[in-house]
Amino acid sequence: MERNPVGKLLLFGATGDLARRMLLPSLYGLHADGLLPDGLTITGSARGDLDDDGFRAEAKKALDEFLPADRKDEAALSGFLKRLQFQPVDLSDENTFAPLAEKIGDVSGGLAIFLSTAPSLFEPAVKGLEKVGLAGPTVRIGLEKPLGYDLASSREINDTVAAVFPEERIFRIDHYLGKETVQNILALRFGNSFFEPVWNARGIDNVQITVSETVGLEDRAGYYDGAGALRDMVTNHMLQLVALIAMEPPARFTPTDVRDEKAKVFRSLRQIPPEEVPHCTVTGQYVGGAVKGEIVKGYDEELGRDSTTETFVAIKAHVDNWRWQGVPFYLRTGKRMPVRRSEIAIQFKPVPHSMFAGRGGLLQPNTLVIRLQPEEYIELLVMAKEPGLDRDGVRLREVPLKLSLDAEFAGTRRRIAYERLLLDLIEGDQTLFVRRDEVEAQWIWTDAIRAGWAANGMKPKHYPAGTWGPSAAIALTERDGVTWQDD
Ligand SMILES: NC(=O)C1=CN([C@@H]2O[C@H](COP(=O)(O)OP(=O)(O)OC[C@H]3O[C@@H](n4cnc5c(N)ncnc54)[C@H](OP(=O)(O)O)[C@@H]3O)[C@@H](O)[C@H]2O)C=CC1
Ligand SMILES: O=C1O[C@H](COP(=O)(O)O)[C@@H](O)[C@H](O)[C@H]1O
Repeated sequence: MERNPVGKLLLFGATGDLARRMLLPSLYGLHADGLLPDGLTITGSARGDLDDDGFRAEAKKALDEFLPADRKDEAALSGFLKRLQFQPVDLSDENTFAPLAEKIGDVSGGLAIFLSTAPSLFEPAVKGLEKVGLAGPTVRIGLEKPLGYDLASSREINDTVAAVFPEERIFRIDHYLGKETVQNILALRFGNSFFEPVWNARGIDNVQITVSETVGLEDRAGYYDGAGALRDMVTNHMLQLVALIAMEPPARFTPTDVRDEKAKVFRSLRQIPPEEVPHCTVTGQYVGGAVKGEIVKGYDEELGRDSTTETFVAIKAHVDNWRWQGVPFYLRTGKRMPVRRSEIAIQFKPVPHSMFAGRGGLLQPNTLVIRLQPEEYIELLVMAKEPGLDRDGVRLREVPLKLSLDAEFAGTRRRIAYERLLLDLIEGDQTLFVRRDEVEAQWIWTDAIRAGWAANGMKPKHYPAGTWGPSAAIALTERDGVTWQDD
């Protein structure tokens, strides 16, 4: 598709945690690799009373702290800092926008805006931008999550932004879509011919998606306690992974074709009726324990009060369409788990008949493991004959056919997900951004689960930090004769 780079970038929330840890290092990475348009200026803004030099100093501090040592290059750094300027802005004050517009100047060469602020500020932001002429046809806007906390609030945010920006100029971020390995799912499925014939209910028994984290609340109690694991991770990142695994092949790699196919998956998600919710979902909250050998506090202790927010959720989901009829998608995500891992395991159906029965032990069904992080690999578990001269049959064992993306692409720098997304925002490619109908279909599905929790008075079960969640999460799959893929 045709790319259409802008000449200016405006970053709201430029002094915040996300900007310091991810956005500024990503922009620096793009600059250092010569990927930013020549002359692109980056205007940071926040309420803090900084001038251009003050912001450059803050940005330098952030880069010193968060850039890996091998990425620091003094010449590139100094060139990058020259792109930066700063305008103090209080988004809740409508008088803030006129001086901002003056600082930004002419936007006929295109302006990309990134709103890295709380969603409660989206409304005053877009209204203020419109008033001072910073929302016209040459301007596009990127929105950070959370895009609401349920369908109604998400619609409100979407309506607010849509009143000023048309959908083709709105870039909703789901940073998982910026991850190399997540995009690799598309390459694996649609760049190879051998998976597609078995990529359906005839070939696949079940799909498991795990996103486990070792961290706890970090410094985000205010946000996280109001969100919980379902809203924080499932509504967005995990459902995007479901969509990439379950979608039909798009005709072309374009924003419309890819997002149309993902949206169809979201619309096909089987809504779990309230009476089924206790059987199809498990929620948990960590209590004190040990993670990777370190003793950590429980959630309530970290928070400083009692809470019923879930820090773990496991769900048995179904995609009700022809391709996936009867195939469970098991999802689980949690904080304070034993390891940090994002992984998709596709378990294929067993062979229809084993000629080795009684003469070589049990056959394991093939499993395809797509490890997204921290390692990046694709592994197919296949049965192989153990070497030997057994007279009473053959000895079979499951062995991995492993493609390590880390090793195969060792010479290629691993990029921060935001590098991809910021570049696409600057150049106007929406393929890896989430369309409104996707977001709303995601909320419809997760709202039904929350309604089921409320209707059944479900409270999270405690699990010790450093474990794989409440035992009910094991039972969720074992009832179906399926074991979570934990090595
Ligand atoms: N941090 C993370 O890892 C992630 C964050 N997000 C989301 O990204 C957004 C930003 O997060 P994060 O950086 O962590 O938040 P922070 O609280 O660290 O930063 C918020 C930023 O917004 C500015 N700000 C706050 N109020 C106003 C205002 N009234 N007018 C103008 N600027 C304002 C702050 O500066 P000042 O106070 O000086 O005005 C600061 O620069 C949030 O919506 C968050 O949920 C999403 C995914 C991950
Ligand atoms: O969006 C979020 O994602 C992070 C996990 O992201 P990852 O790239 O480290 O896998 C999660 O910790 C956070 O709670 C959530 O808001």
